[in-house]
Amino acid sequence: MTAVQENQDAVTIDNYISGDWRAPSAGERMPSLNPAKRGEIVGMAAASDLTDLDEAVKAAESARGAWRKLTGAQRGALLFKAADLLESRMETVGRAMTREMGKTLGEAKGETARGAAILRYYAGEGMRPIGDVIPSTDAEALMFTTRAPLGVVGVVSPWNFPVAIPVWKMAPALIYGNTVVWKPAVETAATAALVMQCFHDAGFPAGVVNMVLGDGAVIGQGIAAHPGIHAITFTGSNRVGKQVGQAALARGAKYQLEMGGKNPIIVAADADLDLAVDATISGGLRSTGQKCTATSRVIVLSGVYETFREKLLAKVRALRVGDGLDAETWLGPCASAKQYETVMRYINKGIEEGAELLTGGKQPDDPALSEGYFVTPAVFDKVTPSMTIAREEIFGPVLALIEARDMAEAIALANDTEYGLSASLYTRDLGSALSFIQETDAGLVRVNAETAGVELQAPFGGMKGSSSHSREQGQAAIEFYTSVKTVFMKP
Ligand SMILES: NC(=O)C1=CN([C@@H]2O[C@H](COP(=O)(O)OP(=O)(O)OC[C@H]3O[C@@H](n4cnc5c(N)ncnc54)[C@H](O)[C@@H]3O)[C@@H](O)[C@H]2O)C=CC1
Ligand SMILES: O=C(O)CCC(=O)C(=O)O
Repeated sequence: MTAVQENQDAVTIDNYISGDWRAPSAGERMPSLNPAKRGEIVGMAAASDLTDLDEAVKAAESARGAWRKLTGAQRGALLFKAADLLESRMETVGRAMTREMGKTLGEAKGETARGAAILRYYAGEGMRPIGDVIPSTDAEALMFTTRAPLGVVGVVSPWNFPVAIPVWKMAPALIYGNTVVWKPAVETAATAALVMQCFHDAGFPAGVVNMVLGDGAVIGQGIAAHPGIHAITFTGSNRVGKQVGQAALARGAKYQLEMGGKNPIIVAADADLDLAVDATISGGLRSTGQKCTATSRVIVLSGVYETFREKLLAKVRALRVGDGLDAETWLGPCASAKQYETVMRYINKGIEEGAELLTGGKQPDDPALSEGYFVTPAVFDKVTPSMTIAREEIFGPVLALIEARDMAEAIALANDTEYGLSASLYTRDLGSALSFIQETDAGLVRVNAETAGVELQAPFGGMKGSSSHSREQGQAAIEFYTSVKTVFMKP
């Protein structure tokens, strides 16, 4: 049975436990809504309780013995199949994503293709080395490291990358021999079910991968606290991430948190300003600014400040806001009423604290858009480092321009934040680039490239308050999803 029928009516989205789609035990449902059309229900998702979670954990526990005994190549073959299925369903998955969280169809399909590429990357990991031989001081001994899976991994994922984020968590968990209980964000439950269907159709054995939908405070917190879950990987807000980390730590479970950002782009006086403008717009406003890697502070050197600002404004004003399913749209709506309210609160706060709103920050005039959570892209001038819009993650289409006298001040401003996820510099000067690389407190440091857009084969994660100091993706994932065993063997 498929979980989601592709039509314009609301679909019913069940849990996926032990290889079956199952209605929640209490029969409760919660809606996933279209942010471009207030009131349009995309799906009615299971509002599960802890009984459902227990069933999923039991299924994952009973599947894990056989799953870990398969070879990496056997597990990889299933991931390759899931990748092919996801790729072949790109249009359906992309449309569900756009209808549920608003990003443009082009971005949604691109993310689905990225999901397939991530699955293939980790499928290949099944055939790559997992340890080292280390010379022993005993001439008769063989000493080496190998790796063991952790057991049942809980995945708690957000709505902003509803395919890429859960896939970059589940694929490495699975290839290294763990089983999975996944709680997607309810905002993107229909998209999640389509991803899950790919795993089902690929032929994963029952119980290896399970999905439980529901309220974050019930199922997300339930995963963090569940004694049958050996490790938790989370992406979302700092507030919830801290709770998840504390619950996991309290019972000795391994955890990994990927949280917010307040990412700067520095535009040096010698930068190619046109490229820097494009990177600011793409990094700051794509996906309506709803990326943890989104550019939100634009730090511009005094010599080029006015020129850069005018070039930026001309292009931002020309961006077309609309329904992500409309091919002409560049910028979709905020993902939900809650996100819209948060963004408008920050815009008002910016004005109250004395920043100058140069453009945007309003509902679009087009009456056809009055039914969605649309905000025109906002650019603030005269932002000082102590203002709220320069300090807190907004997660919306808002850029804050900050002027710096020289490169040393620009780097100091870039580092003046509790976050440390991504930072970018536009310059032609090698010396400035090297100082920036060395002195910036961020997990992703990008020169002449935008702050967003991570590559799946490279480590991803933040410094300071942006993460639990661990890294996801690429080869780095093996550190979280496995435990090292040092083996000493003598005849
Ligand atoms: N780093 C990132 O990529 C993301 C950052 N955010 C930030 O968080 C803000 C709020 O967005 P939300 O969707 O409310 O994020 P959130 O942190 O509440 O949600 C992320 C995930 O955690 C779950 N969750 C919620 N409460 C939980 C709890 N008590 N225990 C365990 N899991 C729980 C949610 O159901 C979802 O699956 C955004 O405005 C943005 O600033 C949100 C989503 C992604
Ligand atoms: O920039 C990207 O591609 C990834 C962003 C991300 O991981 C996030 O927003 O959670």
